[in-house]
Amino acid sequence: MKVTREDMQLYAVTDTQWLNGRDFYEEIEKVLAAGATFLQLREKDSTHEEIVKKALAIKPIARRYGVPFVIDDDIYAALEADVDGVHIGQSDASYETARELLGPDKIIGMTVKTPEQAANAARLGADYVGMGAVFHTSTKKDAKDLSRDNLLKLTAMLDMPIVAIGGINYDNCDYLKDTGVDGIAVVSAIFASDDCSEATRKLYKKTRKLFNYNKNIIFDMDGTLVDSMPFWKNSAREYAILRGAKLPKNFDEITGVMDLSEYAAYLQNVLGIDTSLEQITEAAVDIMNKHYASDIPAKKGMIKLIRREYEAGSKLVIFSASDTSSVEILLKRLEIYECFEGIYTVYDVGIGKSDKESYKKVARSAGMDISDTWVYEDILRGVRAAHNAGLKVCAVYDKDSADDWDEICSIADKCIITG
Ligand SMILES: Cc1ncc(COP(=O)(O)OP(=O)(O)O)c(N)n1
Ligand SMILES: Cc1nc(C(=O)O)sc1CCOP(=O)(O)O
Ligand SMILES: [Mg+2]
Repeated sequence: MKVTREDMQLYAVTDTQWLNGRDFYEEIEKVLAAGATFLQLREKDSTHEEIVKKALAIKPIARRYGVPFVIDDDIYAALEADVDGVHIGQSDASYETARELLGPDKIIGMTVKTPEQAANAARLGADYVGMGAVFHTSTKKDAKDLSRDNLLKLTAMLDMPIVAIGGINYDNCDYLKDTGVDGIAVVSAIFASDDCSEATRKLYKKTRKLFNYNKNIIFDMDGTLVDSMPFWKNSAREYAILRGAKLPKNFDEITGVMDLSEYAAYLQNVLGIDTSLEQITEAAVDIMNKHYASDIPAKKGMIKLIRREYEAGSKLVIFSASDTSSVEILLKRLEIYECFEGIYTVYDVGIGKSDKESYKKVARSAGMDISDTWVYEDILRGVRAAHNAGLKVCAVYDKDSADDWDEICSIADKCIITG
């Protein structure tokens, strides 16, 4: 797992001392759900054993949100807990020791405060650097302030993800605009707040604009935004049985990833049913629209994610294998209709999701630049095609594609697991 500049946007660093009795793991979950893009476990009063224990508990939470998770200082804890990496400063283990211990794939972030340290981090190939303290901070008593001039000198020397740290909060972070840093790392601005969710959400929105992370998102609906696959399976079965088909044992498996035109061809050519795409579409849309209007549940966290992206200024569209009327009914019921600028379906695009041209066509029609566009998708062939089209892909776990999950994650840029 390697680091991008975008990962640096809002880097959350833990510190239990700020929590005032609030539950550590619950607060971390809230912070990730509200948009933190990177997480560091930094617990100066914990023993090695306690750090490993905490890291093991945080790891699945960070995985669910697809957020890189590193440990401060303790390279052996990073190894034992098998987290994504470590952050080391000048008085910690050396980069060489950390790399040797953790291997080539783990993230190693370094603190940089002088031109010599910057040159060293570049030469060694650090995955990102942290620079500070840009403002005075009471979180780290021994942190020396870094002047703006020195910050500019350091960022000019480096071509790698850079995060600023030290005393940064919602009101003063504008100071970092056009300084060459890619984001902010904060402890107290998030964890000292009585409402970590709200503090993170506000910082996420502000830093998105500050660091110019314009985002376009092409969202799949079934299996990604909503847990509708079981409903589709039932209606596919219902229709085939109604038309007198004898179903093979693996009917669900075969039809589970089909769009309606593929399903029609399958019924006609393989099961010998005298039907047409029009008849199937009409019947399926009828059955499914009743469910979209009433009981198909949103996947956990998805409404929050969509609202967060919309409020942060992302441009969102749906690209679905369902009918436009179904998409409209669902988005209205979930009260997120206004978050989407457009609805595209494989039928009006005229190309299925296995073909990368379908995603390119949607991006073009929506006025989205391929390099700024993310695709949220749950099925392997969609993930593969979107990736091959040059789009960034966030894979969303769906139990129907569980067998493909490892392959999906090997292709996608980010993987999230919703409940
Ligand atoms: C993102 C980030 N940047 C800098 C630091 C500081 O690391 P270090 O200099 O090792 O000081 P301690 O945090 O260990 O006190 C950091 N932790 N994270
Ligand atoms: C962990 C850390 N490193 C710093 C550095 O200058 O390297 S300042 C710092 C503490 C940041 O905490 P807060 O966001 O509460 O100011
Ligand atoms: Mg350190």
